[in-house]
Amino acid sequence: MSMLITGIAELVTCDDTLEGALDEPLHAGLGVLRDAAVVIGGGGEDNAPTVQWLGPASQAPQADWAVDLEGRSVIPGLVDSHSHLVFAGDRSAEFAARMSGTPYDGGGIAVTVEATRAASDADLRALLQQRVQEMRTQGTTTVEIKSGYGLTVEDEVRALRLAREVTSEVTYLGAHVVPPERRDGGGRAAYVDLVCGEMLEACAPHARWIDVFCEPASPHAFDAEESRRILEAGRDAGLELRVHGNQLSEGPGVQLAVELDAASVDHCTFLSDADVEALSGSRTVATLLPGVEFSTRQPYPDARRLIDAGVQVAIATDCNPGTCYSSSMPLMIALAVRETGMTPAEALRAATVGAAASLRRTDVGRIAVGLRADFALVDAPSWLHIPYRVGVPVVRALEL
Ligand SMILES: N=CN[C@@H](CCC(=O)O)C(=O)O
Ligand SMILES: [Zn+2]
Repeated sequence: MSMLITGIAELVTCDDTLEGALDEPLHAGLGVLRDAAVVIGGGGEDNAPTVQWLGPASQAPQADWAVDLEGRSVIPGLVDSHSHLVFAGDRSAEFAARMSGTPYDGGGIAVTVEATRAASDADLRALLQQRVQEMRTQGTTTVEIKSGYGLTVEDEVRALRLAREVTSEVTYLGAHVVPPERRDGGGRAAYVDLVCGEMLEACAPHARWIDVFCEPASPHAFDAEESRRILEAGRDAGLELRVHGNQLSEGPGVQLAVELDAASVDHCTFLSDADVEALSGSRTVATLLPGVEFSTRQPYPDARRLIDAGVQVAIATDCNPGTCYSSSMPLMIALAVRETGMTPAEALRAATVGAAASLRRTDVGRIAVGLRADFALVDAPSWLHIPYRVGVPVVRALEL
């Protein structure tokens, strides 16, 4: 069975080589077709519908049945390449304190660790599913999810197993912080041993990625030497690498990520010229998380500087109970435009193909013949309404 989708005011493919795409700077790099149509049909992976044809509506072929979107727009499903969705508990008071000037240092993570350890599997699963659903209703169809609020072998494995139920992009983050019960004496070194040893062995089968919070400015996170050890152990266990780096200060995270060919270094709030130069000559994507700066009152990262230097950028929510409890990619697009110096087109690319690249994926974040029909619907005549109508729920995953 094939389905013809018509009435598409703007079809954003994110294919910058697409023939017939609008040739206007406003839409640069987005491969936008106006008054477009798409034909989808079964036969993809898991029998999911794939794109069989796309082009101007006036040239659309016949299909078994048709759907008219009545002047709405279609974009690739948004890709949220950085989230921490497996948690319990509440830290809204910490947010309020930050709004009055208390700085963020990672210390609140322990509060979530305690609440998460105490939660039942059923409660954690329900919270996770609710958050993933919240993302879908805002246009996100691919999500990466980290562990990191368990910090014992059993609790980390449990978080990864739960995450695996809702996504294939699962990240082992035993190296989120040193847990409170291990902070004294030689506990810190012993915890790094655990993260690289028994915990890694138990977690690796349930994850694709390993991540580390590399931030010497936080007494709770990991320095360059510890981070290198953790990432190398993960790589030896068959995991691919991601890094939380340069969130609170100009630290070693970016250089380490580039040196180890990590797929992504995330935050990139404080960067030296050497960091930008290293990123520009690398395959490592700089993932910006502007919701974190919104929720911590830190300065926003400078996307313009990175893009002008030729660095590939992504944006993601970092949805977590501490630094950004927002699951909204449309909000991140708006913040990236308003606060980090991206054009609207650059921000939408960063939330789709850019974020897909940070997961080393080329099968999502684009709309093209042969790819899975992974779309989000914009309830507006132009995709530009995503940042333009900030705070208004104009984007949702298109259920086919
Ligand atoms: N920085 C480390 N991890 C999260 C914050 C987690 C928390 O505070 O609970 C982040 O990406 O910002
Ligand atoms: Zn994070």
